[in-house]
Amino acid sequence: MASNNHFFEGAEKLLEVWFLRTEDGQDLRDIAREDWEEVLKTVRCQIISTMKNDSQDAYLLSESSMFVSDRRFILKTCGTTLLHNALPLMLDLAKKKCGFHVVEDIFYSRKNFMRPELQHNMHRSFEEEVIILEKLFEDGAAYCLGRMNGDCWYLYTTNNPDSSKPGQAEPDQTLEILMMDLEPDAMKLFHKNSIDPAEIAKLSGIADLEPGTIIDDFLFEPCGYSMNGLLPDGAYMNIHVTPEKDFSYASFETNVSKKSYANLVKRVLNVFKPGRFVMTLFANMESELFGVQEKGGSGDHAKLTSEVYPGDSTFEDKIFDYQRQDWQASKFSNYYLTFCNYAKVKTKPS
Ligand SMILES: C[S@@+](CC[C@H](N)C(=O)[O-])C[C@H]1O[C@@H](n2cnc3c(N)ncnc32)[C@H](O)[C@@H]1O
Repeated sequence: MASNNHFFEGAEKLLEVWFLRTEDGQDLRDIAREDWEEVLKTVRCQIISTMKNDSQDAYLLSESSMFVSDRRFILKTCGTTLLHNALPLMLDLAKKKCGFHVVEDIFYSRKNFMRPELQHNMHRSFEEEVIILEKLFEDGAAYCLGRMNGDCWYLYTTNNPDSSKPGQAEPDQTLEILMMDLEPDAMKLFHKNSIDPAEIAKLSGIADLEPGTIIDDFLFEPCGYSMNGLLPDGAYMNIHVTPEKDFSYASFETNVSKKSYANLVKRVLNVFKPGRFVMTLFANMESELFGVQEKGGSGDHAKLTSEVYPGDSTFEDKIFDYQRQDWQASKFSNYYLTFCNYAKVKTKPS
């Protein structure tokens, strides 16, 4: 049970917005840092540091992360932040500063909160969050996957008929692992103590999750850890850790392209050693997960059967001593989604 004195809601609100590309070379990275700071002020978080490569700008925030690429905007915020406040401002900036008029896809998702009653009104329930989204977008659909009496995961996404058609879009996939009940020994590293913060990524195993990751990380006082990672080819990752024993939580997210995430998932679990976790995988037909598509091929959806559903090899029945509890799959206009949750197998006393 969480302590009444100190509580932090680690579970993030995650927003990903894709704008429809036109021929004018629009780029969301033309939006100035001061403009983003104004947006983030309304969300109630600040920029801690930034890094960039050819494909994207990564902002490490006081409450999680923001990634900006030419036509994709990702904002992930935890605690009691007001993420929905960012949306009208961001849409307005994208239109006025970059000429983006059409949203191709939006994904808003989050795990159920541990203490929803501590959130501000707009985020106290998913229903209230959806009412706000419905005022901004057409053709949205809201879902709840997982257990209504346990861990569940909410998603709001649009079904824009103008979206890139299968075979025309760029490959895209997102893996998220949301972990609870983290092993206290594994959490010791994420407290400010004698360990040099610069060593945490190396000592914890985070630096070795994916070779070639450029890391920007931060250790909070007295505890808590956030990191953004940039990889080649437009790939990113981010990790956020709330190590307090009563409400421990860590999240891992990446869009790195792989045929299977099985080994990466195991490396992540080895770092945090959760008691239970939720895992989601989004992929479009162009993703490497579906194998190489014929050049100019139609991305034939009919080929998609349960045998090749994204994540089959990632979402094994058993991973280490974790047993899969639920498996759910959904199909959207050009994306496929797998949701699973896992819990550590309890050993019966002999
Ligand atoms: C790393 S931040 C980001 C949270 C992230 N979404 C997660 O996965 O838990 C949260 C952790 O840092 C701690 N923390 C300390 N100072 C903080 C601050 N100024 N803002 C946010 N978190 C802070 C919190 O108590 C918590 O353990």
